[in-house]
Amino acid sequence: MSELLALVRGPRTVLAVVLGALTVLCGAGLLATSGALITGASLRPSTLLVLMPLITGVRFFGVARAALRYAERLVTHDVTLRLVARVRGRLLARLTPLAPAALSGARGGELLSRVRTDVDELQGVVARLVVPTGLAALAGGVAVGCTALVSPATALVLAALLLVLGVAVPALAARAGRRAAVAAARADADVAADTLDLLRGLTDHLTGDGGATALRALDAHLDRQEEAERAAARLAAVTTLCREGVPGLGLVAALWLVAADVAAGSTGVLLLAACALGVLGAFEAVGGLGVAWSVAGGIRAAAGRVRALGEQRPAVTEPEVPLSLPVSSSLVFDAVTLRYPGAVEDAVAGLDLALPDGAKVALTGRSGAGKSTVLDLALRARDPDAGRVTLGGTDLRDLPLDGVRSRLAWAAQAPQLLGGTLAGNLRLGRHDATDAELLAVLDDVGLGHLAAAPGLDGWVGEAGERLSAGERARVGLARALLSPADVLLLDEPTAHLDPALSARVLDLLACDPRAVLLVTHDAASLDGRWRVVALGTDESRPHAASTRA
Ligand SMILES: Nc1ncnc2c1ncn2[C@@H]1O[C@H](COP(=O)(O)OP(=O)(O)OP(=O)(O)O)[C@@H](O)[C@H]1O
Repeated sequence: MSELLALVRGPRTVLAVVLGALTVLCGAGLLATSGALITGASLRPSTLLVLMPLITGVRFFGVARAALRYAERLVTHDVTLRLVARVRGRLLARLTPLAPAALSGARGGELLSRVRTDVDELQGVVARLVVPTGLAALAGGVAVGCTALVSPATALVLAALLLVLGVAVPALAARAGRRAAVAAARADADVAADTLDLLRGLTDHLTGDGGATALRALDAHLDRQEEAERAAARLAAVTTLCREGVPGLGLVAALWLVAADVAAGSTGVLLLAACALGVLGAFEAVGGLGVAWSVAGGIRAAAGRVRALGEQRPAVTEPEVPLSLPVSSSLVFDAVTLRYPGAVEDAVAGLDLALPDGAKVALTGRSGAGKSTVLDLALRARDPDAGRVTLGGTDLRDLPLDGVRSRLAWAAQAPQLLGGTLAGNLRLGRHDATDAELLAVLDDVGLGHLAAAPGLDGWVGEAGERLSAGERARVGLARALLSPADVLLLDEPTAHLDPALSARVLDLLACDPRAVLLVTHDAASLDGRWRVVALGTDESRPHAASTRA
C-alpha cells in the first residue's frame, strides 16, 4: 500500500485535493449566500443594491463550483491513468521473467483476474481514497474555521458531526465490511478461474457429464459471490441512513444555536440562514469518506496480491555479468539432473547428451521419461539442479537469456496459437518473413491447403481452434522452420501426421543444415541420418540415456 501511495505522491495529486476542497467550499458558500440572499430579500430592503454582494456571491460560487469540479475530475483522471499505466507496466515487466516455469502453478483465470481486476481496483486509490481523504481534511477544516467566526458553538458541533460521519461511521462500516470484501474478492477470482477453465475445456465437459460437475462448482462460487454482495448491500443501506441523517442533525443544531445568538442580538439575522445552510453544505466534505474507508481494504488487498505476484522469484535469472555469445551453437548436457518441486523422483537424472552444430538427434523414451524437460532445459526455461547445459562451451547460466533463446527455435507438442491471422502466427517465427516464404514453409510441412482457406490473412480462431490439432502442431513446426535460429528443438512434430507426411517432414529436417533435437515416440521411422538417444532405458537410473546409431 505504501508503495502504491508513493506512486501517486506528487504535485498533480495535491492539485486534485486542493481543487476538490475548493469545489466543496464553493458548494457550501453557494448554499450560505443563497440562504442569506433569501433572508435579505424577505426583509424587503429599500434598494436591491443592498443585496448586490449576495447576488454576486451566489453567481460566483455557482459558476466556480462547476468549473472547479470539472478541473478536479480532469486532474484526478490524469493521475489515475498515469498510475494504471505504471502499475501495469511494472507488473508485466515482473511477470515476463516468471514465464513459463514460475507461472506453471498458477491457474490462468486467476492470473488474468489478478492482472485485470486487481489493477482495476488499484486505480481507485486516487479518485476514491487519496482525493476524498485529503479534501475532507482541508475543506472540513476550513468550513469549521469559517463557522467558528460566526458561532463557535456551532463550529464545535459541526466538527464533532464531521468526525462522526467522516471517521466513526465509515470506520465501523469498513470493519464490518472487511470480511465481506475478502470473501467477494476470493469468490470473484474463483468464478473467473472456473469460467475460463469451463470455456477452455467445454468440449471435454460436454462429452463427460455434460458439464454438470463443473457447473456445480461454479454455482457454489456464484452463491458465495451473491452472499458477499448481499452483505455489502446491507452495510451500504445502514451507511446511507447515517449519510442522510447526520447532516440533518447539523442543520437543526446550527439553526438552534445561531437563532439563540440572533435572539440575543449578538448575530445578524442574515447569518442565521447563511450559517445553517453553510453547515449543511460542509458535510459534502466528508461525503466521499464512506467510499474511501470501504475501498481502502479492497485496495490494500489488491495491492498485496499484485505485489505478491510481482515478488515471485523467476525460475531462471539473468547472469549479473553475462558473457558474450559463443560462435558455435553446439548444445551439451553434462551430467544434468532436474527434479520438479514437490516431485518424488528426478525428471532427468545425470543426462549426458551432445548436439554439435548441424547434428540430428532424436530423443525417445516412454511417456514421462523426461524428453520435454530436456527441451525446457535447453531453452533455459529451468536450470538443472546438478550438472550443466552449455551452448558453444559456455554454461547457459552465464549467457544472456535473450541471446540463448535467439539461437534456439522451439516447436511445442501443442503449440500456442494466437487468435489472429495465419500469417501473424507464422511470423512469430520470423517477423520479416515474406508471403512467399510463408507459403513455401506451409507447403514444406504439408499445410499448402491452408493458403486457400483460411488463407494467409484469414483468422485461425481463438487459440487456433479453427485448425485441427495436427494442423496446429504443424503451424508450430513451420514457425520453428522459419526462425533464423541455429538449433531446432522440436517436441513430437510428427505425432499427428500420416506415415507419408511424417516421412516427408523427417526428411526435410534431416536435410536442414541446422542442428535438430527431435522428441519422438516413433524411432522406427528414423533413418541413419539420426542419432537416437533413448531416455529411461536403464532400470537402475530410470532417466539415463542410451544411444544407438
Ligand atoms: N511442470 C511440472 N511440474 C511437475 N512435474 C512435471 C512438470 N512437467 C513435467 N513433470 C513431470 O516430469 C516428468 C517428465 O515429464 P516430461 O514432460 O519431460 O516427459 P515426456 O518424456 O516429455 O513425456 P511425454 O512423452 O508424455 O510428452 C513426468 O513425470 C512429469 O509428470
